[in-house]
Amino acid sequence: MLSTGWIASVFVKDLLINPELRSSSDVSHTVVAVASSSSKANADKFIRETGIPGPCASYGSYEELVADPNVDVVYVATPHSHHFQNVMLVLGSGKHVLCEKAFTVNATQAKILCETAKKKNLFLMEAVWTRYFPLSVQIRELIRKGEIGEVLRVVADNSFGDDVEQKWGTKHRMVNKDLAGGCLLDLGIYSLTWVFQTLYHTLPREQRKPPSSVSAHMSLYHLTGADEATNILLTFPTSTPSNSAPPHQSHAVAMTNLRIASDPGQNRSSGPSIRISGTKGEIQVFGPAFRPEKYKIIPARQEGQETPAVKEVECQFPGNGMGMYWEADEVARCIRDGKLESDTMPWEESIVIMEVMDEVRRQGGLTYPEKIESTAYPVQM
Ligand SMILES: NC(=O)C1=CN([C@@H]2O[C@H](COP(=O)(O)OP(=O)(O)OC[C@H]3O[C@@H](n4cnc5c(N)ncnc54)[C@H](OP(=O)(O)O)[C@@H]3O)[C@@H](O)[C@H]2O)C=CC1
Ligand SMILES: O=C1OC[C@@H](O)[C@H](O)[C@H]1O
Repeated sequence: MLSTGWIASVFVKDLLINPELRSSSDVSHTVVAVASSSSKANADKFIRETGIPGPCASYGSYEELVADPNVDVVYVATPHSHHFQNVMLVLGSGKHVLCEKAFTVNATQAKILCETAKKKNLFLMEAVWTRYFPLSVQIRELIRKGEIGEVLRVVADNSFGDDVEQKWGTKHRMVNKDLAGGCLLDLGIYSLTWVFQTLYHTLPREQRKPPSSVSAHMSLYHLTGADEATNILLTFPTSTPSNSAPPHQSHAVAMTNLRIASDPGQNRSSGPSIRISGTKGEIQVFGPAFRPEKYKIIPARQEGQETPAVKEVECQFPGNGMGMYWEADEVARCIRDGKLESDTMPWEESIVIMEVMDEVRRQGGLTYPEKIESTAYPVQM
């Protein structure tokens, strides 16, 4: 564990849940070391409070962690601003990496990380946990099988509804530009995840094409200049149909907002956060875009036929976990099988999504300090 922040504690608690409860009998996880950049005492406190069973080493620096010979793979859970430097440190020590989203601050940094992992023959993955939910796997499969026909529109929202000044102030990583804050990199990435995992990832690899157009609007937070609202419109070229009919285009809308919420009542009364619309029906996903809870398949009614039955599927979270264990299982399996990247979150796709976010920031006028956009390594942060 590289960092002892909020998500590190959520992730580690999921790691400690018996994998057999989720029918994962082929892999298991052992937390062998925790490092905090602030102090060894902080790492000790994290081990105590999260209930990691011994033996588990504690370190007061990331450098000590990566030198520990018992460590196979490091989970990087620092702010976005630090991912590039931290992942370079881990890869440099010869260890595999699972790095929190957003992968890096920009696409050039992401490319360098992937090239470095390849050169060193190490596994590397952006921790987009939502992709590993059984619900996501099922939805991608339904789309591939043509259950809702040709998908021509995806609308995805991941918005919070916060009193931004009160809740995030100016220093919190959510709004602090020194930590690559803003809703695009933190929350919009999930809206883009839904767009990409439905319109891009469902195609055979050789047919996946980056969006042919990206247009974005951003509103910047008056106290820090980080984005507090971002809306993106994307166009994807679809593959040429086999019957030589002209190819259609698919459109996507990816939204994120700190001041208004996807579910303002926080009572799941707001309808779907994601709508995947195809020529033969629609899949609606309910719950936060990062932790979806349920989906519905709504077949299109055919002329002269009865209203078709809607199918509803709930996501189960075995062992009362958060749902981060599914991505952890993927990491374990990939490393066991000698893979350098996960097929579900391939390097190329992380890079294409970072390129989209670079373009969105360019159009929205959001820049970050030179030091954290830098591709130099090592840089003292
Ligand atoms: N997958 C998911 O659902 C979620 C993912 N995330 C992602 O995880 C990452 C961390 O988020 P979160 O846990 O909420 O953040 P926190 O602020 O809670 O934790 C970040 C940790 O990073 C370490 N750190 C190192 N350098 C700095 C620095 N200069 N400023 C602040 N922290 C520093 C600290 O740990 P230490 O002192 O121990 O070194 C700190 O506790 C982000 O990339 C975020 O996008 C966040 C929430 C949910
Ligand atoms: O990745 C995330 O998902 C869950 C949110 O609560 C968090 O802010 C974000 O970083």
